[in-house]
Amino acid sequence: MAPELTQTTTEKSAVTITKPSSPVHGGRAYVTFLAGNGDYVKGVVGLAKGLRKVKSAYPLVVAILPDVPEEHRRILVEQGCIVREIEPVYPPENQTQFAMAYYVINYSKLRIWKFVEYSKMIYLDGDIQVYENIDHLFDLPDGYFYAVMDCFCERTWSHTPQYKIGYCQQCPEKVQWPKAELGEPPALYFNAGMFVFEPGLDTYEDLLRTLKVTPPTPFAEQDFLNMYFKKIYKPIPLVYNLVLAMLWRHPENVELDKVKVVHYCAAGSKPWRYTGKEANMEREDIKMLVNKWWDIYKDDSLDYKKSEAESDLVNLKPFINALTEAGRVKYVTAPSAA
Ligand SMILES: O=c1ccn([C@@H]2O[C@H](COP(=O)(O)OP(=O)(O)O)[C@@H](O)[C@H]2O)c(=O)[nH]1
Ligand SMILES: OC[C@H]1O[C@H](O[C@@H]2[C@@H](O)[C@H](O)[C@@H](O)[C@H](O)[C@@H]2O)[C@H](O)[C@@H](O)[C@H]1O
Ligand SMILES: [Mn+2]
Repeated sequence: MAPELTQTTTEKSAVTITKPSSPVHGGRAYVTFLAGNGDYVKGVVGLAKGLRKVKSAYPLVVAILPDVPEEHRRILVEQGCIVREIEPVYPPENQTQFAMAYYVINYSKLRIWKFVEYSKMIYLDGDIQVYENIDHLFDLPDGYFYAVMDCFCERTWSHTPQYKIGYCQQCPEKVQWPKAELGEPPALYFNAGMFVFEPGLDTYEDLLRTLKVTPPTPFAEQDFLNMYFKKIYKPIPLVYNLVLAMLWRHPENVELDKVKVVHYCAAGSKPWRYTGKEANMEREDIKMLVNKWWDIYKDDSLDYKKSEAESDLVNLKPFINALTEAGRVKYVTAPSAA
């Protein structure tokens, strides 16, 4: 991504514009979400470097809430991210106990459907790392919502009937769903830390309209997205979003050496906060995965390079020439933020 270009017009007003999603990306981008002034920014930097390491052809857009400090925004731009500020989205007034109190801010993820300069996006939580190139997911047929199935076995699910009877969609044959007492089994349910979707204003407006009349539930926007996209949801293999709890809840479903994307969502598994004290965090596979995340985070060779910025600028040349020929603007590149 080119650094921000500063446009000076004859009217003396300087307007800063950031590079539009250049055609070289074919209207495709990865997108993540960042809120607050805490340490999730480390997760996003790690993700940006991980995508670079696997040579992804597409940029990383970061949808940030207004409370993300300037310093964190600078760090993300320096790592080649396209930083887009979004307004928070709050669910209707409710007495709901969210599985985690902070989940209430996660409804703001819904703003990414408004990024219509992109035709296809892959959303990744900031606590996700991509260890193998997954660009091919952008070629999945349009018209569906792709994500990996979640697991119902962690305590975070203790409020649900499936948890109470020991049923999980990851092993539906283990505990039969009692249709007579509980009716139909729950529809296939995805983890909302990673999904392939198509932005669109109609969908965006309908999502927000529907949210206004939907009572919030413990898994916040994840429950809401599962309900909303139920008819077009298509499960994709677990290698695209390993929810860490699968390692101890359904090891028979996991081939760790084939996993492309790891989701550090289990309690205590956020690499940048890892202490090894919480349940399951002393496991050798967890320690290996946390170290693997740190290897990328600490690898300076994966930092965004000026040369990449310049090569991006080259992609902008036709755009700059056209505007310069129009005699309306003189473009100078902004001094690097570094
Ligand atoms: O204080 C916070 C909490 C959450 N997030 C973002 O919201 C996502 C969802 O939260 P989290 O991953 O903690 O949920 P989990 O997958 O662990 O349930 C994170 O990955 C971040 O991208 C954030 O930026 N700041
Ligand atoms: O706001 C709700 C969140 O719900 C999901 O996290 C949960 C879910 O995966 C449970 O199944 C696990 O048990 C739990 O650990 C994990 O935190 C998404 O990862 C996150 O992006 C976000 O949507
Ligand atoms: Mn997560």
